[in-house]
Amino acid sequence: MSLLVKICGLSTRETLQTALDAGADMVGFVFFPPSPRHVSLETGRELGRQVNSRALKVALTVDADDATLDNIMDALSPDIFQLHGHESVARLRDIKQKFGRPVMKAVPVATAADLAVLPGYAAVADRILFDARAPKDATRPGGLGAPFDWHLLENLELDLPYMVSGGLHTQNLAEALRVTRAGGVDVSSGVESTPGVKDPELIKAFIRAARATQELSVR
Ligand SMILES: O=C(O)c1ccccc1N[C@@H]1O[C@H](COP(=O)(O)O)[C@@H](O)[C@H]1O
Repeated sequence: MSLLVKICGLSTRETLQTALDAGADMVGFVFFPPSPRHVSLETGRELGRQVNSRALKVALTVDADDATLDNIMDALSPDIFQLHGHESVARLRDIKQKFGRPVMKAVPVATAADLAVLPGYAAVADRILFDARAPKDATRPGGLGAPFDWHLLENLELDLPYMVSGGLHTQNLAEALRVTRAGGVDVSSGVESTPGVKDPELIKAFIRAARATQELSVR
């Protein structure tokens, strides 16, 4: 199975093009106004057209209501929703039914106790994204460039594809994959020069490094 590489928080035509040309499997667009990577619906529409089926379009939302998801559907027509808030299992089911798109649920991880939610989500989600739990006073629940203890996933048994994120970069992604056996990696801060500003060279280097470690992936 080949490793999925997702570049998240793309907000310009140039950096999106770099990610597509470098072979990203998934490109993520953040629809969350407090984020430095937030894109308007109009920008989402324009970038979505540019993707032109070369990668899966991921719409990242945080506890978004139906009206917001409706607008994102109209503008971006995402291939998958990344739900990065406190969405319940029932809300996941509701979103899948109403919008007819697969969902990837972000699960914040700081301790082993955080994995207790997995059976519930695994029954409904199409994919799980393990991300570092944000500090209580953080302005956003992700995209902070902080890793979690990957060893918490060492003995994970999950009958669902999963990805890992949180503070990944070219230097640590091989170790993250070795420990977690994740089927995909997701990065935002690690390919930026400053929060919200993607660096084309870092995007290319990250995707190259991910492809080089591809054989470690099992899920
Ligand atoms: O990127 C954001 O600003 C963001 C906002 C709200 C929720 C999630 C967000 N980003 C996601 O967080 C992880 C980890 O990112 P990083 O590599 O540590 O910066 C990743 O899935 C981003 O898509």
